[in-house]
Amino acid sequence: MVAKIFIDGEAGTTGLQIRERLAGRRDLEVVSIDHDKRKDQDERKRLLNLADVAILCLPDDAARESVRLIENDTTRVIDASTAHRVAEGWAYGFAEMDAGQTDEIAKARYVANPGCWPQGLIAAARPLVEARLLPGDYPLSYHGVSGYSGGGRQMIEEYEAPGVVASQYMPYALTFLHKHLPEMQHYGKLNRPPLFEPVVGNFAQGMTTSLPLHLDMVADIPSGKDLHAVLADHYASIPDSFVQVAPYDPKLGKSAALDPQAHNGTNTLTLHVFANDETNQAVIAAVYDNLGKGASGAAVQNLNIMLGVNARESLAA
Ligand SMILES: NC(=O)C1=CN([C@@H]2O[C@H](COP(=O)(O)OP(=O)(O)OC[C@H]3O[C@@H](n4cnc5c(N)ncnc54)[C@H](OP(=O)(O)O)[C@@H]3O)[C@@H](O)[C@H]2O)C=CC1
Ligand SMILES: CC(=O)N[C@@H](CCC(=O)OP(=O)(O)O)C(=O)O
Repeated sequence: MVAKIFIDGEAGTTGLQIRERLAGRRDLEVVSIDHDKRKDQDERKRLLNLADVAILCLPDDAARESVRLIENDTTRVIDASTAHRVAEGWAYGFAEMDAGQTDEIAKARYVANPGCWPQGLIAAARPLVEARLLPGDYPLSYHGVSGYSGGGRQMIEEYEAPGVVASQYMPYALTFLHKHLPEMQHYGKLNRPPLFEPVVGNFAQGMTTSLPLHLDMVADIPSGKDLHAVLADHYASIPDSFVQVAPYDPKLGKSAALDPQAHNGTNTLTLHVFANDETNQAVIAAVYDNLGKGASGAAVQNLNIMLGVNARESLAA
């Protein structure tokens, strides 16, 4: 059977990248909306109800509306927006976060694609909390820099408009109420929200995040090797994992691999553990493409899992 896929918001940043990744697939047919009708509710409703899988690449309110427009019992949904990430009845589309998550996604009707920022935090913190190397009530700080495509078409236009001298480094969300905090806390298995300080850099695409840890605040102080072993073992145990863990070298004080653009065009997320067992300090960094594993790549990975095809189809590692 050739599955019909409708990308609602296909002309946007995330939608376009999904289209590109799916081009040439014979196991599915991408049903396209006429450009002039892309916001026409009746036409969207028709295509949403005709699709086997609808991928929503829309602002939150429009994504909620798309779900309401589906009247049948069959169209499955992958929502790339923030609207349903901690909602009842939705599977969280971060396949590598748990041994059973791929199965959850495979059988789900509704899948919420993770936000770009939460993935670096959840990838680093969740296995450590589960292994009890990090208490759930640890006062985490989380920092990162993202390319400006993370803000979608509007931010891309702001940075690329002729004559604009854009800021090189722009911290934001300093009211500490970023929309990604609920999913970070929920899927990171944290009892308190992290203090999150995101930054937009003057480059289009890619991101690096960092999770600093004072290990002497943890009972039974773990070593850098302990942290690395838990993360490496977890991701090695997940079939078809796009999350990988770089080898641990306690003497490494910097690495070119932390370039936020290092994984652009791929669906890979690499974790890097840095630690000093004398000062009991550590940082777990994550490098990935905000439009790859952070958005479109993850959506295609989830689509593959839902369709029961090889999870790596159409995705560069
Ligand atoms: N960019 C990123 O790195 C990531 C984005 N996301 C999420 O994915 C979703 C899409 O983001 P992104 O692609 O960046 O955003 P864009 O602004 O680039 O694209 C959104 C698209 O949706 C269209 N649209 C807006 N309102 C409606 C509507 N009512 N009906 C139909 N179409 C509509 C827009 O059309 P028009 O431009 O004509 O208004 C545009 O084509 C968002 O929820 C975003 O938060 C998730 C992870 C990462
Ligand atoms: C650089 C930048 O502005 N990034 C966006 C997040 C992009 C993303 O993941 O958005 P969704 O949660 O909607 O999926 C932000 O911080 O709001």
